[in-house]
Amino acid sequence: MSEQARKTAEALEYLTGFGNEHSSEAVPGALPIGRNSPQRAPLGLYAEQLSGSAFTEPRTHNRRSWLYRIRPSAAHPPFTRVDNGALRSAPFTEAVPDPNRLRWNPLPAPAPGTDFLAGLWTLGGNGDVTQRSGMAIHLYAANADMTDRVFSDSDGELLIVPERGGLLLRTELGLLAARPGDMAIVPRGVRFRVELLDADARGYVCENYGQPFELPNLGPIGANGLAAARDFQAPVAAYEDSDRPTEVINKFCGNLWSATYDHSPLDVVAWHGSHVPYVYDMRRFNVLGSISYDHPDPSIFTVLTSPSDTPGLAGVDFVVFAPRWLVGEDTFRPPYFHRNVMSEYMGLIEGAYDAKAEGFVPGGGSLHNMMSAHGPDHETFDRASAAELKPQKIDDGLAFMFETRWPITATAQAAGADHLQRDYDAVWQGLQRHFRG
Ligand SMILES: O=C(O)Cc1cc(O)ccc1O
Ligand SMILES: [Fe+2]
Repeated sequence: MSEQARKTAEALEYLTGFGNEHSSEAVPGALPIGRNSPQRAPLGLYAEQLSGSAFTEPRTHNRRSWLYRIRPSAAHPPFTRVDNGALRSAPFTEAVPDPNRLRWNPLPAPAPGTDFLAGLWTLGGNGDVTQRSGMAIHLYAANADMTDRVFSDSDGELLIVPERGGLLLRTELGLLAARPGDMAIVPRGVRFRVELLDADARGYVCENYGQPFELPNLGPIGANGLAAARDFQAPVAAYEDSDRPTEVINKFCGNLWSATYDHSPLDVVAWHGSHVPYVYDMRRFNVLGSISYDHPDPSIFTVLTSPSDTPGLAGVDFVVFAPRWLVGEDTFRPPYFHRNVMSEYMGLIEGAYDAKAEGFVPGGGSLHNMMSAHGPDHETFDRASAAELKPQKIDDGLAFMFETRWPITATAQAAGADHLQRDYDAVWQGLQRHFRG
């Protein structure tokens, strides 16, 4: 953590809009006009295309950026394998898929000197990295900046949800600050380094192997509502002109590989395109819900979705439970009891969640796998069944969910973790029989 990083984060400027064809130059004249690859790029820069989708994908899904950089990414020695630490990837085969409801306390504090990359710890996931399908859930706990090393993930895009401590993401396309309450996306293959804005940092990561996240369609909701495209903020170009050796750690098909460049690879002076990182303040989410009766399905809280080939069936949805009013008449207002074909991982950024009286804590998480029976805990059920139904503001928490089409298999470290709550089932014990037949 440095005062410099905090000052830098305070002063950041952004480009706005989701999925835009942005362009930005840190030095005037660095972007070629009217073509992508002139015979000689301006200012002696190298032109390089970074493709996040196949060249031929429809425009709505096409993601690529053109980078104008001091040296091309290709100028590097061979990558060699390095230890994967606590990172794991799909297919997840260490443990058998578990139909039980699972809940974890926050990760233990990391050893001194743990940076964001070293602090990543995989909880589980599904799919197959080599098929570009599925997702992984990671947590991170860090207390040091990444110095002289950058990370890039060939296996997927990273959706980062800080729970404690702010992050300064120095990416190839520029800088983003992500603090608790924000979510950030680093697209597949984009190199970045994380500095801490506070003494330590903790949070969640969804590694999306599948199609990049996009805004959900709104259907009958209309042209506005949920997350607004204009609230997504992309960086402006910012580059490092440094000849310090810099290690690039590349996650490729589940393993970490390292090559040391003889310069900083964050040397992009200008760029344009749609394959860009961005940050979104989840408190800007326009929460819609029932103003008559019944508890709506949480798909109404979808911020971003990674579609699959089947319309309406997400590889993974990112859903936020933000402050809102509950006004439903003759309604059991908290989340209902349910069993869901989709698998639900939930995390808590602050405060409390309306389905759980206790035990679901900031930095912790719960996994309700395909078809597992869950819902309000005993205490919540009793309270909500008897509550006077006056308008009620739920404003003491911020929770989120990664909801995915395939069951989530925990890693061995998650299944055997000391911070796994071995008595989680007890929250549903003692629910009384009230049947009057
Ligand atoms: O299980 C959960 O808490 C998530 C959830 C919330 C909700 O409002 C309805 C269904 C659902 O799965
Ligand atoms: Fe659920």
